[in-house]
Amino acid sequence: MNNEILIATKNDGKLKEFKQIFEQKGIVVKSLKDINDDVEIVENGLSFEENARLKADGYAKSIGIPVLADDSGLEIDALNGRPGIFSARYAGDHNDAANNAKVLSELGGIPDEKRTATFHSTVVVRKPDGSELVANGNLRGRILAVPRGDNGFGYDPLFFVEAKNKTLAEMTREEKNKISHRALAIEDLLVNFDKFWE
Ligand SMILES: O=P(O)(O)OP(=O)(O)OP(=O)(O)OC[C@H]1O[C@@H](n2cnc3c(O)ncnc32)[C@H](O)[C@@H]1O
Ligand SMILES: [Mg+2]
Repeated sequence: MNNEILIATKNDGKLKEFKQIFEQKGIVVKSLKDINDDVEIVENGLSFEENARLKADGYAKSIGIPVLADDSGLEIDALNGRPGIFSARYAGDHNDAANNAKVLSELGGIPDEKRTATFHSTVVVRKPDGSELVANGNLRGRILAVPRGDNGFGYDPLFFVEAKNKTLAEMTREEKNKISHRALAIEDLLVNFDKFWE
C-alpha cells in the first residue's frame, strides 16, 4: 500500500489545493521542497495531457514514489481557447498580473455574455514502474472586466462562477476545492484510484 505522493508542481497555489484534497484521504503529500532533485522540465507538449505526463514522468523516474502532476489552463471561448496550454506564461513571464492584463486587453469591448470560458485541469499520476492514471476536470465561468477578490492565484480574480455569484478569488480554499477544475479532475481520478494505488 502506497502512502506517499509527490506533487510535482512549482506553483504554491496548486500545491495548497492538492495538499488539502489528498490529506483528507490520509495520504502524505510531499512537495518538490522535500526532495533535493530539482529536475528542469520543459513543458513543450502539445496538450494538457502531454505536459502533465512530462512533469509526472520527469520526477517519477528518480523519486521512487508515485508522482502527481497537473497541467491546467484557461480556455476563453471568444479567444478561440487561448491562453489554453500557454496560460502560465501568456504575457511572457510567469506573472499573474501581466497575464490577467493581457487577457483583459484582448477581451476589450466584448460584452459579458460572450466572455464565457473554461478552466481545465489534466492530472497524471505515475508510479515508478511507469503505470499511470489520467483524469480531467472542467469548470465553466465568465471573465469579468475588473478583477475581484484576493484569494487563490493566477486568473482566479477574473473567473466568475455564476452558481456561486463569486469569482474564484472571492472563495475560500475550501469553497474553491469543492468546485474547481482541479477538484473535479481529482474526483475523476479517485474513481479508479484505489485499485491503481494498491
Ligand atoms: O507547471 P507547474 O509547476 O505545475 O506550475 P504552473 O503554474 O506553470 O502550471 P501550468 O504549467 O499547469 O500552467 C497553468 C496556469 O494556468 C493558470 N491556472 C491554472 N489553474 C488555475 C486556477 O485554479 N486558478 C487560476 N489560474 C489557474 C495559471 O496561470 C497557471 O500558471
Ligand atoms: Mg508550468
